[in-house]
Amino acid sequence: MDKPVNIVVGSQIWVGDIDSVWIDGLVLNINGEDAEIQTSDGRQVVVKMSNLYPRDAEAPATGIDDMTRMSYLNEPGLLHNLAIRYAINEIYTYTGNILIAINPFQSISSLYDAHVMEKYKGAPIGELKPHVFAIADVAYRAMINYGKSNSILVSGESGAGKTETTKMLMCYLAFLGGHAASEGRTVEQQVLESNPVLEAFGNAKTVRNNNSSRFGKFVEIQFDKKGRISGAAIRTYLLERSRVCQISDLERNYHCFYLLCAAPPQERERYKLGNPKSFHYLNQSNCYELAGVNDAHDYLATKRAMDIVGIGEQEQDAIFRVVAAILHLGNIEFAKGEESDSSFVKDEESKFHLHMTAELLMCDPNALEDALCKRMMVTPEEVIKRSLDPHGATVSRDGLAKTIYSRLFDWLVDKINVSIGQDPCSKYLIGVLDIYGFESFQTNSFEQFCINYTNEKLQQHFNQHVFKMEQEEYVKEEIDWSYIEFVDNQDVLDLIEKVQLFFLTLLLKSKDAFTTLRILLLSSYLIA
Ligand SMILES: Nc1ncnc2c1ncn2[C@@H]1O[C@H](COP(=O)(O)OP(=O)(O)OP(=O)(O)O)[C@@H](O)[C@H]1O
Repeated sequence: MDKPVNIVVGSQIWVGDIDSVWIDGLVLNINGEDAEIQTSDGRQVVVKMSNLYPRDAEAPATGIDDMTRMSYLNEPGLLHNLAIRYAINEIYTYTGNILIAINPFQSISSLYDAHVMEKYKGAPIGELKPHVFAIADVAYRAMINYGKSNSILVSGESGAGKTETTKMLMCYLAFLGGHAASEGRTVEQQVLESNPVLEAFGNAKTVRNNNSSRFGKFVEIQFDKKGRISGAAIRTYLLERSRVCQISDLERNYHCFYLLCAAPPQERERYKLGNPKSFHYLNQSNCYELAGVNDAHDYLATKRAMDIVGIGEQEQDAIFRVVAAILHLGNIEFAKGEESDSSFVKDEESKFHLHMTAELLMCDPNALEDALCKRMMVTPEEVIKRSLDPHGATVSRDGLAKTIYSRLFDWLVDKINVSIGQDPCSKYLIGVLDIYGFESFQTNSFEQFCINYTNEKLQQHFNQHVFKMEQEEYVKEEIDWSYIEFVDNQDVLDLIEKVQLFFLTLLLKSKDAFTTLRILLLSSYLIA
């Protein structure tokens, strides 16, 4: 590889380091493709020239708040800039009109209070310190001034702080376009207050985040001509269904299961619930208690939030009956039947759980047993019933649990939307998308495929706007600039999209096909 043009003897550089990832140093000597480096921790190393990156020794010690103003845009430089800013509690940094937020994992006093909101109101971007409020302000002003709807995309890996950032964005938009407290329960209050309900049913403890959202969310805030919030809608995508039946160690199932097990005694008795450890869907991991979280308290808080978003007492009972039914369903075990490939409910304990499930779901226990132990195939001529072996019956039990749970979640979202109310006359909206970031686990499933494909699609949208279109504009206007190399993921997308027929054939064989189609639609909707 060619020697980088701007590195000579005496240059300040970044070089890769086993312990600190990158370390700064000085070029002492250059010998063909090799350079002798004096590192800042006192070592002398010989490194390939192609592995060196120039460093701006004049950069301020407190960092630069817009990284497009850095002399050298390279990975070590960007990371170093973010690190030194983070060390002084500056968690926000711009890269042009993109905001990078680093999770502080602690509350930074007065970063989000009313006084700060007031300061950012109408301030041109860049005039004040980088802040999430500035991004919301730009979106709002552009909507008011140019009559254009806007979307804010919040992306990052699990635990990066997407949901918290989304909440801040919503609070600020509510501040800009909200109504007076005297006007009763407002749209913005209801959107914010629906969070605890969504979190109880859609969030869970994962290895990375004790309150990880296991679904994607697009919140659409609608505005009237005067820029006042007139309606809102919450759209959710790809709830992680597998978690209902299967949890890895160090993780938990959805919060609502533990909350219900910690409900007041008379309610636990009504749903025949007890210690979470007695339920198969919860005891696959250690039933961890979350630091700083009191499930009994959160159960009551979730019910209060349900009251606020218009879910009445009777509906709340129906919701928790379904949650309890799923726990009982998971405890039904099957034994091998007399006929080959057949099964029946194993013992008295399993029969108790079968009866409880049926009672809570208000269905006939025999019909439920039949549905679990047999499979129905409908042909044009007849309906064929085929017995399932114990493994088959367990798969069908888990399938039922996942379907009931995801339908409950969708029902809750619909209910919240009806209660918040949409404005059919609204002209403009600001959408905030809080979506899963890339995921790569030891074992990756179809859910990871959908999540990663959506992220590739969003990345391509970013590439298209930030690199491709911008640089085409420079060419058109004959501006003198040096071409910026970027990793284009179009090939990845082509692989999936250009062989669509093949892929769809595969997907349509999967029961998650509709989920994929929804996520594909989400991607195209956002990009349109
Ligand atoms: N701006 C912030 N200030 C203080 N704490 C924060 C901030 N952002 C995030 N956190 C902390 O980090 C935790 C994880 O953040 P959050 O749930 O928003 O991550 P996420 O990116 O949405 O994760 P996931 O994809 O798993 O849902 C929060 O519960 C909170 O404790």
